[in-house]
Amino acid sequence: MTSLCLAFRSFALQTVIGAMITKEQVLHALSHVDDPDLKKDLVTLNMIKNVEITPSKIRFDVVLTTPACPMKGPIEHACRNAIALFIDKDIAVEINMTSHVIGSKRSQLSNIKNIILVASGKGGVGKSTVAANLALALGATGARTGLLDADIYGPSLPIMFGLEGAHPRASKTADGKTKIEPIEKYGLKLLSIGFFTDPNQPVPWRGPMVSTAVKQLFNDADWGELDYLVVDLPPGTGDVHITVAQGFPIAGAVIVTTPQNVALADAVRGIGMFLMDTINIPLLGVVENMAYFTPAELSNHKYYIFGKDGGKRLAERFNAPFLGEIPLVKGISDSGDNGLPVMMDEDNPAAAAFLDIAGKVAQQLAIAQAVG
Ligand SMILES: Nc1ncnc2c1ncn2[C@@H]1O[C@H](COP(=O)(O)OP(=O)(O)OP(=O)(O)O)[C@@H](O)[C@H]1O
Repeated sequence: MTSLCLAFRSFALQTVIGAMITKEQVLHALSHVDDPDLKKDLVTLNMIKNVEITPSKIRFDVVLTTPACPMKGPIEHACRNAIALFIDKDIAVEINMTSHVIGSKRSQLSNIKNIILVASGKGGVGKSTVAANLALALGATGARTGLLDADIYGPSLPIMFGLEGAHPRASKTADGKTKIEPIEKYGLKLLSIGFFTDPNQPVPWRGPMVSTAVKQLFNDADWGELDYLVVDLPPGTGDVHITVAQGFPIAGAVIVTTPQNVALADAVRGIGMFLMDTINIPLLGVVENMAYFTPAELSNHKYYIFGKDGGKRLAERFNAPFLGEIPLVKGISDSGDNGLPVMMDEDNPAAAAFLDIAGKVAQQLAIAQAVG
């Protein structure tokens, strides 16, 4: 993670005792606080809004680029320090930390600001588990989030969210078009290819069918306004990947792997596809799932039963961020099977790991958009 670099550049200390504080003084003080990721100060970034000053109090909004910003606390703290240092250490300061998610510059779908792909080279590494819990973690921060399960070979969203047998309704939009209504659960908008197929009948998907079905999940659904749409892709590289990557404005991809060499080798191929010139999707980072095992009775011990740091090395090889490790925990598979993803159990340590990963993903998107 980018280290915190809150720069107090010029120390022209102004103590304004007795005089009415002006908006310019507040902005001057806050211009000494940098956003550690975007490497510019909050005033230049136009993140300070609604400054109000009374004789006893200064209040203002700090508009972050995402509600999932992991730097929220440190930025607020730095703003308070800047007011104390440059204006008055005794004045009350009220800061409203809010956010406005910036849409990916690639996004032409004005209603979906950021489409995030979750992919893996190998099957069974926990890609759907990560996609579901990443979406829930983004949603938990207050971001409007959807999850699209485009894993045509093994859609798992219906089981993971306790929605087996559910059928999304069709409804007419204001402009008279018929749209599929995503199902809402745990604060997310959800659609799965599994809602439209019979789980007992294997579907022999062929290229054009795949492409049509996947496009419909994007185009013919009434997603409403979303900050993030997380897309769970099938494992490997195939028709769904090509359809999604070339047909839609993707903000970035998250790669899920386990530490074993076989999974890592497949992940390399998966990443290679996203980086191809004809696809060219930014890599937001690598998540290492089932990274270690911690027995309940030895909660301080981590057993790296499948090898150590494979995901980290993979990230380094592609100069991509390492987003985090998820432990191998029975609770994760139990919760996935029971329709209550582990993010819904805030006491489970894996939930904290997913929140941390969501913050890093949102951070990477904000950086990518700022850099352009
Ligand atoms: N960290 C974990 N700890 C314990 N069980 C896990 C963990 N991650 C995933 N699982 C379990 O492993 C199984 C496979 O996970 P999941 O379906 O998410 O993998 P996948 O990569 O999406 O698979 P597929 O190749 O079918 O798309 C599931 O039963 C899931 O609950």
